[in-house]
Amino acid sequence: MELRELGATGLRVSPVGFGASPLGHVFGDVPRDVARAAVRRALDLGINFFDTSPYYGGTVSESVLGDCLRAAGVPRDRFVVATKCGRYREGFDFSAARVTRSVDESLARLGLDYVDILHCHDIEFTDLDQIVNETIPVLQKIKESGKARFIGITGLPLSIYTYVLDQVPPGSVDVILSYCHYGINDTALVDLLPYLKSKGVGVISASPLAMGLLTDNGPPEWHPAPKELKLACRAAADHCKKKGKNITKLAMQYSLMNNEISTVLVGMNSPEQVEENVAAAIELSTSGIDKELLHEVEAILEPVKNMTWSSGIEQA
Ligand SMILES: NC(=O)c1ccc[n+]([C@@H]2O[C@H](COP(=O)([O-])OP(=O)(O)OC[C@H]3O[C@@H](n4cnc5c(N)ncnc54)[C@H](O)[C@@H]3O)[C@@H](O)[C@H]2O)c1
Ligand SMILES: [Mg+2]
Repeated sequence: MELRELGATGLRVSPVGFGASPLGHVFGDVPRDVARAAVRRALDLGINFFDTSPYYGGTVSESVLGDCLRAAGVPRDRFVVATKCGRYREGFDFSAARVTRSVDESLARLGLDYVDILHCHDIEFTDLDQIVNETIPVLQKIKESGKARFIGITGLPLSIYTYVLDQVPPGSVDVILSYCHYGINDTALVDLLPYLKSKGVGVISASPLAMGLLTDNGPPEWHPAPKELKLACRAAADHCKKKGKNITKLAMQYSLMNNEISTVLVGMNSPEQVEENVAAAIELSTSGIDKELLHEVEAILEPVKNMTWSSGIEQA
């Protein structure tokens, strides 16, 4: 896979990124040898970007990812690790004190001296002015200390990005991580790309499978989508299956087609999933997407296009 530049960071990341939330058992149990094999296979196939959070599996994802990277035994400069702060199983806390402690805890669990990216995790759940006035400033200090090389913000509503980026000093937020807004059923992120580019902010897009909606197995029980969206995605998956095709491959390829998105984070928990998703990327670059199938699936999803769900607190 050809690497892509991530904003102005100088980091070069694989278009397929390894979402490690499944390693926290959020989509079901993952035996340790399977987790290690998945990470090993990812590195072997050219995936160099790994995303986790203390929130995923209540710190389990970070510990397991750390173990898997150690077991793989690759040099530290060969992979890029992003983790997050401010969101925990116990709740949200974006205070300077908590975030400062958080990065040390994350580094200990990951077994690393530094993370490449430290994101504020799902900032729509706090007063965004706290992010601007308290969290981002303390993250600059963490950056200066060398514990995190770059700073990011994540969350579902796209309005959070302009709100924060319009107020913080240039260069204090290096990347954003948006999810569920760049896939076959929802492309809302596209409207924000020129703005992000003008700010020199790198773009990470997560959940190309809409957190399981665009898979044969369907979404987990906790999936927040409205019923109408779930049913439409089910119909789209069934349509692909009837034609002997795979909705997951199509969805991966769709998300990968936009070069302004540096990396597409897909949640993976087995070497087989890693192989399938990398194969989808390679097939896309050699033979392109199945346009006929894409048009059919887009037609099925048209009534629910860009349908989303609410997330976070109402901002004043
Ligand atoms: N707020 C945030 O910061 C945020 C939000 C969402 C996701 N993320 C990151 O992005 C990653 C990806 O998102 P996600 O995991 O929520 O959703 P996703 O859309 O990547 O879907 C993941 C699901 O798809 C399954 N899957 C993956 N490859 C498959 C394949 N080839 N065939 C069949 N099923 C397959 C996985 O087992 C899992 O059940 C997360 O792990 C996380 O690292 C971050
Ligand atoms: Mg999340």
